[in-house]
Amino acid sequence: MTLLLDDRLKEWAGANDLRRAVAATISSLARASSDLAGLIAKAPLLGDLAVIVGGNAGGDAQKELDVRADALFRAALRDAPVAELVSEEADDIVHLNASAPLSVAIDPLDGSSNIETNVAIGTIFGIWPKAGRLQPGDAQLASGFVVYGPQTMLVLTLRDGVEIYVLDPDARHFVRIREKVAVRPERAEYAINASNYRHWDRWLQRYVDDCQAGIEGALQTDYNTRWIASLVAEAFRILARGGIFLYPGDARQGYAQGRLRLLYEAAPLALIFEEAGGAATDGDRRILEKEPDSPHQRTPLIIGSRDHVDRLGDYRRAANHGRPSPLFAQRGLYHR
Ligand SMILES: O=P(O)(O)OC[C@H]1O[C@](O)(COP(=O)(O)O)[C@@H](O)[C@@H]1O
Ligand SMILES: [Mg+2]
Ligand SMILES: [Mg+2]
Repeated sequence: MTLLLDDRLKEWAGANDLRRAVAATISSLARASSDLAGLIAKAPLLGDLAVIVGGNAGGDAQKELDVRADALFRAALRDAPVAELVSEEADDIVHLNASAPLSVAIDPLDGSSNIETNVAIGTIFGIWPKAGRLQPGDAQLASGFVVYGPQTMLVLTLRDGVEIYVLDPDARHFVRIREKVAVRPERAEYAINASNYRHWDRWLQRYVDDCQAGIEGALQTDYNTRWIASLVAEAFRILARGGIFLYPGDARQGYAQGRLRLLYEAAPLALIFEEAGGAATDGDRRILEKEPDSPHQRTPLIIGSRDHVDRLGDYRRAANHGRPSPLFAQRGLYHR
């Protein structure tokens, strides 16, 4: 049976006021993302939307399409029950409807360094109850991300599992195609920007060395590498077939906490991965437990199949304690 996003939201919200507010907010975000999908599809006909027009609070280059995407979502949320908005493209918290019960954090356009390469880009959002302060990911009421790829897909959690919707561009509505999404445990595939290898901690180099050593190495498995440089696309791939994505902290100036942002990249994805039976950590702690102290705070991010993420934690703990973890004690010979 075809289930439309708006019908699912209505059914989920029932007569509960807070849920109704969340449902209205997700509907607004979904409508704006369908507009953005149209804009992205036509972008090359509208002038150069990949042109750099400035910089954002996080110090990243801001492209024309980043700015347009931000404006679209901001306009959509002005009519939604949202009091405060943290956007990657706004230096400070944006105040919308003072008496509204919700706060939203959004990355309006993720992977925007890829616009001119025509690979999948996206939008990531998390929804919290308004609290007058920044809250950890665990307090989210719902989160989601949209991928503008060969199809426009919305991945959503209302904290009762993970569902995937596809945009019907003619009817301009989202149709559910999957529910109870579960991250497969076994896929031997990892994604990391290996050009930063020389800047990584030794334990991380060891992990990647072991992945690359394949069947002959400590992990005794032949791994595949993937790197799209678009977080939403990597996250979608892992939800579809398993694996692990890493954006660690490294020794480059300004990268001690990696590149990705806690509130509008890591926390929404962490909720989705945990709801799908996967895991999301900063290498040490669950992302969802981390208390934000500023809107654009960075965090290392490791998401994926639970076994993969746990194993990576073993490498880090072993390095911190100066001894091999029990997990690969018998494989110590393989390590330099
Ligand atoms: O430039 P790098 O190190 O490959 O970083 C790529 C990462 O940066 C991002 O593009 C950051 O997101 P934005 O495009 O929203 O700034 C992620 O999508 C991606 O995972
Ligand atoms: Mg991003
Ligand atoms: Mg962005």
